[in-house]
Amino acid sequence: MTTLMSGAMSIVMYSCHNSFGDEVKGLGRWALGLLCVVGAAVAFMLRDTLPPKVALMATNALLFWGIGLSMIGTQEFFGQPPSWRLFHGTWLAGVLGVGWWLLVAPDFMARVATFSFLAFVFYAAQVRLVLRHGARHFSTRFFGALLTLQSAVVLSRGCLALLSGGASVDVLLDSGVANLYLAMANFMALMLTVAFMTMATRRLQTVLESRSTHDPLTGVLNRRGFARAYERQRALLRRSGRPLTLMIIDLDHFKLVNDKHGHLMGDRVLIHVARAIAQALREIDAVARFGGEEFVVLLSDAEPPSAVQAAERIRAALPGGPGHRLPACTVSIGIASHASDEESLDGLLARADAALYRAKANGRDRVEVSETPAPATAPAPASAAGSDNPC
Ligand SMILES: Nc1nc2c(ncn2[C@@H]2O[C@H](COP(=O)(O)OP(=O)(O)OP(=O)(O)O)[C@@H](O)[C@H]2O)c(=O)[nH]1
Repeated sequence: MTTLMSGAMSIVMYSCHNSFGDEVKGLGRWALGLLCVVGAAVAFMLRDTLPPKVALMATNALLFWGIGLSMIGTQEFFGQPPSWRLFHGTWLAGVLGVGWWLLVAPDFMARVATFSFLAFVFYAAQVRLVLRHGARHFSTRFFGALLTLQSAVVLSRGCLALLSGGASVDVLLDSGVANLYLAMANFMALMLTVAFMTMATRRLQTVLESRSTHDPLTGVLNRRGFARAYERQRALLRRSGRPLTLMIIDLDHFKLVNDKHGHLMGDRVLIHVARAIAQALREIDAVARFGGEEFVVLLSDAEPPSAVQAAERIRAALPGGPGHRLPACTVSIGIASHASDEESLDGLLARADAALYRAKANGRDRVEVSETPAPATAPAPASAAGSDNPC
């Protein structure tokens, strides 16, 4: 049953790997590892059909592969470089050790100890990963707890084999300890797979949430994500009466960049601009792409004069000048601050858009501020004379 279930879980993991392999790493290795465990079980079942020593060697080699691949999968999941040296070294030591105690100097006790201690290396490496890189979440703690238990089980089996002799841990003999080990080994193989899938599902949930609120090209927020960020900031600032300012940034003549340099270069310009905008702002501010070549920025607790300063920082960080690997680029920016508590996001956007329209009409490559009746609003400082620099 465990073999069948492991085979089924391998298919589930492989299918997840096919759909979300880029976002959730390690699933492919785990799927392959489970297949090896299934292969090991099949080889063990064939020990009466095949020459027994061949079947036992195949069982051990496949089991080492399976457990080792799960370690590599867990490393990839946590974004760590796979330890192929540890994998190959442990596998080779395991196969040589088991081969020696099986073929050259038959000793069941030494074989069990070799297998158990080397399997412990693979499990303990994963416990270390969870402790170092695991998120504080139920799924990770569950996986970590199972790995710790499994490490303890294989370690104690190895010690028991050394201390009490091979018969005490021979899974083919009807002893209490052997039965307990067999039950644990079967159960844990499944539970570890389920626990890893639980972590993978949690990671996937985070990825999907991020996809629904972020722009895939530039990585900044999309309209939906921006609306959420706005609601959060609005609720915070409403209580303190602090101002909220919005900025619409539109690239000038962006169509020319696409026409002259190609769509791919246009995309690279958009990515650069998004990064330049984010770097010119504080952590608390929100940046979004509202489609095409238009970005929207929410400046928390900022009056229009500081928004103008931020706008100038953004303009200064745009690609341009000789030697730059991207085409020169300018932006027009419209700024508006909340006029009153009653003003909606749509109202604020409409006023910032009107200011942007003015910036475009006045020659582009400039900043315009919406005239707000609020006393804090500074006069609209326009930037230096606009150029019609194509971007
Ligand atoms: N490369 C690239 N281009 C895009 C993307 N989205 C929209 N565009 C292009 O952006 C250009 C927008 O052109 P327009 O609306 O005429 O604006 P513009 O040329 O910037 O002119 P002004 O805004 O008036 O200065 C079009 O050529 C679109 O194809 C995108 O994701 N990638």
